[in-house]
Amino acid sequence: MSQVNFEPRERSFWECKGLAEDIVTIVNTNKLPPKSLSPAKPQLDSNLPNMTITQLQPINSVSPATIDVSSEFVEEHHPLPQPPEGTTPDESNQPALRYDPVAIADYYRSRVFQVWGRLLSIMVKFGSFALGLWLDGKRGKKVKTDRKRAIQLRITLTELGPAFIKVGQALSTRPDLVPPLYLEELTKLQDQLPPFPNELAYQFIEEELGDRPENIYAELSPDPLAAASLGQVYKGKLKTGEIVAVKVQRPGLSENIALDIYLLRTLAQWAKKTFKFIRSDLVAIMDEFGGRIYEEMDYNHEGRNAERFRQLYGNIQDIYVPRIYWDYTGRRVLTMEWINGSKLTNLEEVTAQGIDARYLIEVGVQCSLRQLLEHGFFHADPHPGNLLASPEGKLVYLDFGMMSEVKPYQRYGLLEAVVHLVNRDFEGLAKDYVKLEFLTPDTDLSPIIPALEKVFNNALGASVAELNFKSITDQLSDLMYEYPFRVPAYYALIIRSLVTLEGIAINVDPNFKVLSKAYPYVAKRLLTDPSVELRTSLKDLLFKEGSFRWNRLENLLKNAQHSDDYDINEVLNQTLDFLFSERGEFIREQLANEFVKSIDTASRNALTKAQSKVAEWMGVKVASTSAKEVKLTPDQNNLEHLQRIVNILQETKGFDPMLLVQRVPSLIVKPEVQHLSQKVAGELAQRAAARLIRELFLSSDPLISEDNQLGSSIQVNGHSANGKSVSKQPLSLPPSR
Ligand SMILES: Nc1ncnc2c1ncn2[C@@H]1O[C@H](COP(=O)(O)OP(=O)(O)OP(=O)(O)O)[C@@H](O)[C@H]1O
Repeated sequence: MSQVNFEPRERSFWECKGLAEDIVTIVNTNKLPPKSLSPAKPQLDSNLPNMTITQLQPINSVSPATIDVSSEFVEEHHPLPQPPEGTTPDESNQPALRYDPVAIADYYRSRVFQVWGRLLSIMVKFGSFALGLWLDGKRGKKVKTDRKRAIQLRITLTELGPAFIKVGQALSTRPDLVPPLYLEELTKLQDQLPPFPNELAYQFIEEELGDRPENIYAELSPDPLAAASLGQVYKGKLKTGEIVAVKVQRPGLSENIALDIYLLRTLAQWAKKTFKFIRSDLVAIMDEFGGRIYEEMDYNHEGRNAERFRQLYGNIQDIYVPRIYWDYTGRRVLTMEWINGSKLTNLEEVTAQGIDARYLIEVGVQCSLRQLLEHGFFHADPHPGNLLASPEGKLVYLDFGMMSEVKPYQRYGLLEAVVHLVNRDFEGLAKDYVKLEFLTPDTDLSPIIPALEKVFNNALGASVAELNFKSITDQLSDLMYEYPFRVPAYYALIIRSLVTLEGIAINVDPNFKVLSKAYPYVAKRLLTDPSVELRTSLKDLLFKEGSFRWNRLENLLKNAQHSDDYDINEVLNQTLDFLFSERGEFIREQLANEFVKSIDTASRNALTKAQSKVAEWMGVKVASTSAKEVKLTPDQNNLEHLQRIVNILQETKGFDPMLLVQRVPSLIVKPEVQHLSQKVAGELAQRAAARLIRELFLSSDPLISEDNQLGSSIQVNGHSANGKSVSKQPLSLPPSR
């Protein structure tokens, strides 16, 4: 990087006037000097290795080269709209942006010409799209040209500007509103867009930061290195030496967006009133969208989001979040630490640096799970431009403009839904949809449960390893048309985030399945989270109609082993605390019953063996019935399960049995423990006495007859002792690593 310093200098009134005139000319006429003067195209890749940072151009001599660069780019791509005529690009004095649909409506009600002018240009563009669609239908070519039309829609939205690009991005997450082919095209709207002239960017820097860029930064790249929907990014250097990214907002953004949101919201109101088949609340969706986009237009807000994200997730192993330089940040200018990185999707570049892209995807999935299910503060736009692999092998998150929140009850609802899905409990899943506001509480779930079973059985195949968000979303969209599902706005952003992440993952490894990586985390949360919601889920998962499902516990413990920050000793401590608390009474009773059965069976077997040994030793022939070992179905054999669980614990990283031993003295004095041991001892004694009486007076084959009595009430792992299946087995999960 060249080291050229800016020389601060005074500016005359005429220089300022010259700049203002230049800006007005550019904004109003969009007349740009001829293409032949253009020496180069702007580099839109933020990761160019040989980029130079050079001195800024004098502000009043708008360089033809600089402008023509944009012109060439604009001609090749689809031009973004310029600020509306008559509006000045000076927005510096505006207060912090807050979305207020009523104030926006009041403002535009008296600006009839402006509103109609914009409406007309939107109608012409959408009109030609609709006409094409209609002609396709007439000519019977609809299916053939569907993709072409989807592409046309994407281009139309790009041409119409940021608000429409964002609407397209938001629609790309709405399987209840948009057919799959269009969904696919709309997700491409995160592509790089034409930049705006440097001079405007310099002016905004001055207005926001109170001085000319050359007085603020030691260096700045001559052109933006990236241009996205709301802003463009320069590489620079602070006078203190730090290399920074300077993101400057597009001109006329708030004006453009406010007018477009006003129009779209009015349209949504009309459509909702006119078309009865529209179930989703379009106006609420528009308001949700308006709120987010307004937040995104305030870079102070983005800076705060970045800091919160860094604080919550920056300490996860191999995650990195750039720092914000607040002294150089304002509403329309954001200065943050520059990240030298490669897009995760640029596999060649990533691999050439010796970085394992697959590992970084796993890191990203773990980070997403914590965002969505732990803290609820999540990055709603993790597209490939915003996820970089750093040369140190870390996953770097960028662009914190569009963040969203998942409320605690939604987080628990989502965790429970994953548990129900993995265990094929579709009744539970249908209830989760009510809890998560996809269905209203008065919905009749009876036809929905088998429909869900059909969809997920198709999508899941034999195991969760087959699961893929996109296929589930596609399959669910049919269901959503058929039954009264509405996708709540918060969930649309979650799905967008996950589908985007999965897309990146599949690009890196076509066999990557996000959900099989997610279950270890869910298992860990189920075992470690002390919240009432997850304790109830755990109970529902482990007990069915009074019987303990050992294989589910084994499955959970095995999966949780693969979660990074899983602390088995903490799990055991928590389990003991919970078990011997008031809330654990139900489970305590159940476990006591299981223990009685197990100990009783084991002691009978031991007794029988001892009997025959003694008899053998004494040379006495023992009757075959009394020598018979108790025959147990595999599901009944709780001791075997216990043994397997002990094995899993021993294999688990960090397991220390001595910690358990240390807890014994404090546990033994607890009234709950004493009550439990009395209960176990009492029940064992009762059984032994009953057996003795039967053996002496009643049955010729007491063990077997008693066993049948016991077996009739035992249902373990989804099977009753008589072999009848009472519930399905959970899905098998392959070890994640
Ligand atoms: N700190 C940084 N270091 C290096 N490059 C960066 C940095 N911040 C942003 N970029 C580059 O600039 C691009 C655009 O930035 P960003 O995504 O923040 O803009 P945006 O207008 O908010 O985009 P979007 O359309 O996704 O909302 C990024 O994709 C990345 O390539």
